[in-house]
Amino acid sequence: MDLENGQIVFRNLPVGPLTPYRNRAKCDWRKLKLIFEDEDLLKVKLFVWKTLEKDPLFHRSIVESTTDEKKRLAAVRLRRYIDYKFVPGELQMPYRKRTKLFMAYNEALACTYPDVSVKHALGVGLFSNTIITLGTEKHRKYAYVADKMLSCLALTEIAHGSDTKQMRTTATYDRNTKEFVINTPDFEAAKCWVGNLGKQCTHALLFAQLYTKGECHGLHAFVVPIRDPATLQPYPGILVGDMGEKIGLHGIDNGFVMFDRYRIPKDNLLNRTADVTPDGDYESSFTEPGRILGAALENLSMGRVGIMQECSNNLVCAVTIAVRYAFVRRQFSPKGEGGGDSAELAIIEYPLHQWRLFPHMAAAAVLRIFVNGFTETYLTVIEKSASSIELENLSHMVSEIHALVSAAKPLMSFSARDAAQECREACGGHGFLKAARLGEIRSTVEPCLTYEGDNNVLAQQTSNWLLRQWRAPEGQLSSPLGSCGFFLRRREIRGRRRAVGSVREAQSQDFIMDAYEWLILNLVEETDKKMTEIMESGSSKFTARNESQVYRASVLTRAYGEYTALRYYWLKVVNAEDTLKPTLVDLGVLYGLSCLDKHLIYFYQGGYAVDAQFARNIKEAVLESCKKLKIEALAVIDGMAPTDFVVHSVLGASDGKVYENLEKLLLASPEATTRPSWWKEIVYGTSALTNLPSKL
Ligand SMILES: Cc1cc2nc3c(=O)[nH]c(=O)nc-3n(C[C@H](O)[C@H](O)[C@H](O)COP(=O)(O)OP(=O)(O)OC[C@H]3O[C@@H](n4cnc5c(N)ncnc54)[C@H](O)[C@@H]3O)c2cc1C
Repeated sequence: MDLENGQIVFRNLPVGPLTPYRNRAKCDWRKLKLIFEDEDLLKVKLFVWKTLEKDPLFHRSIVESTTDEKKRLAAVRLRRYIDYKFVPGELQMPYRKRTKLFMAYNEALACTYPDVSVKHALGVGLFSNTIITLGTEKHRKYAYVADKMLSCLALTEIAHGSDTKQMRTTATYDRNTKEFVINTPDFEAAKCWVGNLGKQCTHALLFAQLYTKGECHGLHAFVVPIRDPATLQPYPGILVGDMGEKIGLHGIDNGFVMFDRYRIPKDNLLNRTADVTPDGDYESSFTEPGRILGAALENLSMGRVGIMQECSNNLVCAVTIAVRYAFVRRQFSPKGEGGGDSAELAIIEYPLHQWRLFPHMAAAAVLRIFVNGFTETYLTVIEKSASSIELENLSHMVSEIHALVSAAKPLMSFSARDAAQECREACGGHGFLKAARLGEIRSTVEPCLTYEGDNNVLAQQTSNWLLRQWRAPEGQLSSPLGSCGFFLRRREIRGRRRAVGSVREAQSQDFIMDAYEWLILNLVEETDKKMTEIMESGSSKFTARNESQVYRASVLTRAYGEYTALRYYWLKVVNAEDTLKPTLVDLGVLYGLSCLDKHLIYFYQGGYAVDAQFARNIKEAVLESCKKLKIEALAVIDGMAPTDFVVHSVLGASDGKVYENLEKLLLASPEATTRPSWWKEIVYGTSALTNLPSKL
C-alpha cells in the first residue's frame, strides 16, 4: 500500500510463507481496507508515514538507549514533526473537518512514535483546543503557536487524581495588581505526572481553585508561563522537575511543579464560562461551581477519543503481528516426532491458538469501525454544543455522549491491553524480543487505562447515567442518540426467556443483540435494587454507589460499551459489498459471542437462559466461528494492518519471512557476536571477584 500522486496504490503483497494461506481467502483485503479506513484520512496517514520513513531522524534503532536520550529524541522529533507543518493551522477551516484531519495526523504519529504523539497531543492539540473552547478572543494568541511554545495540562496532584474537586493548588485574585497569585500549599498539592512539564514545556494549562474576596469558586483553567522559551530556564517562584524513571513512555518528560506565590496577569484566566471583574467580583454563567468544572473537563474529553483511536491502532498492530506469525510458525506434526517434518502444523491450525487470537482479531475489527463511527458522532455533538443555535435536547445529547465516552475509553484500552498481552504470549519466546514490538505496544496502551480518567472511575459515570435513564418515569428517556432506546421496551425485554437450540442460532446477530439488551437491563435493575436496599438500610448514596459496583455497575458499563460498539459495527456491515459481508458478519458474531461468554453467569442468574444447552451452544459457536475465520484471517489482517514501516515488527512483516528477518536482525547488531568489554571481570584468574578471601 502506497501513496502516489495523492492516490492510494494497493500493491500486491510480497510472495513468501504467507502466500499459500493468503491465496485461500475469498475476501479481497484491499476492499476490506476501505471498510476499516476512511479513504481521505488514510491518504493523510500514508503521507505522514512516507515522509517520516524517509527522514533519518525518524529511523528507529534496535538498540536500547538511555532514558535521557529517549526524551531528547522525542523532543527533537516533535520539533521536526511540527516543522513539517502537517497539521493545517488556519482557524477558518470548519471545526469537524479540521478536528478529523488533526486526529488523522495524530493517529499516524501515534502508531509509529507514541511518545512524540502524546507530547504533540498534549502540548499542541489539547492546549489549542482548550484555549479555543474555554478561552475568549484575548487568548487566541496562544492557539496555533506550536512553533514558539510547548504546553502541558496540569491537573493531577500528588495526593489527588481522580477526585478532581479536591485539588488544592490555589489562584487568588489580587485586585491591587490585577493579578492571580498561584500557590502550592504543600508537596501533596504539587501538580504531578504532567506530560511535557518535566524538562521542556514553556506554558502550562493549569487547573487551580479560584479565590476572590476570600471565597473559593472551584477549579478554573489558567495559562501559566513556566519556562523562558529562549533558555528553557524556569521562572522564579516555580519549582519544576521530572518524575524520573517510569515503566513505559520513556520519551515523555512527565513532571511535577510547585508554585510559590507566583503571579500571572488576570487575563490568563480562561474566562469563557466564568470571569472576575477588575474589582474582584466573580461572575459566572453557571450557578453551581461543579458545573463549571464539568464544562471545563468536558472539553478534555476530546483527548479520550484520541486515546480510543490510539488503542484501536495498537490493538490492530498487536493482532497483525501475532496472527501473521501464527500462520508462519510451525510446531508439532500429526505424524509424530521427526526433524524437518513437512507435515508440521502452523500454530494457527490449533483450535486453542485460534481461540486465543481470533477473538482479539474480531475485537480489532469491530472496535476499529466503532471508533471511526463514534468519532463522527462525537464531533457532531461537540460542534452542535459549541454553536450558538439552541438545539432541543442538546444538554441530553451532551450527557449521553459523555456516558458513551466514559464507557468506550475503558472498553478500548482494556481490549488493547488484553490483546497486547495475549499476542505477546502467542508469539512465544520471540514475542519477548524488543524487535517483535509487542512489548512497546503493551507499555504504550497500559497507561491509557489510567490517564484522562482512570478506567474504573470513569466507568462509574456511565453506570450513573444508565441508572438515571432506568429510574426516569416511563416514556421519559433522555437518550437522543438512542444508545439505550431499548429501555423503552423494558417490560417485554426483561420478560424474555431464551433457549439457544443450535450453534447456528447462537451465531446470529439477532440473538447477540437481544441477549445484550436483556443483559444491560438486568444489570441496571440489579444495580438499582442493590443501591435502594443499601440506602433503605440507612446508608448514604455515596456508600450505596460504591457497594453496588462489583458484579453490577462496572459490568453494566462494560456490557453497554460492547453493545454500543456492536451497534455501530452492524450499521457499517449492512452496507458492505456482498463479497465481504459473510466475513464481516463472522467477525461481529465472534466478538459478540466471545464477550457474552464472559457474562454467561448473569444469563443464568437472571433466568434468561433456560437450560445448559444455552451455554454449550454459545461456547461451541465461538469455536466454530474461530475455525471459519481461519480461512479469511490473513485477508482481515491485511485489510486492517498499516504499512510494514508502521507495524515495525520482525515477526509481523507482510512478507511473512520471519526467520530471514530474524537472522538479519540478529546479525545486524554489532554487539551480538563480540566478546563483552567486561569479560576480564568474570574470568577466573583475572577477575577480582575470584580473589576474595574465603570465609570458610
Ligand atoms: C503516563 C501518564 C501520563 C499522565 N499525564 C498527565 C498529564 O499530562 N496531566 C495530568 O494532570 N495528569 C496526568 N497523569 C495523571 C493521571 O491523569 C492520573 O494518574 C489519573 O487521573 C488517576 O489518578 P490517580 O493517579 O490519582 O489515581 P487514584 O485516583 O488515586 O486511583 C488509584 C486507584 O484507585 C481506584 N479508585 C479511585 N477512586 C475510586 C472509586 N471511587 N471507586 C473505586 N476505585 C477507585 C482507581 O481505579 C485506581 O485504580 C498521567 C498519568 C500517567 C500514568
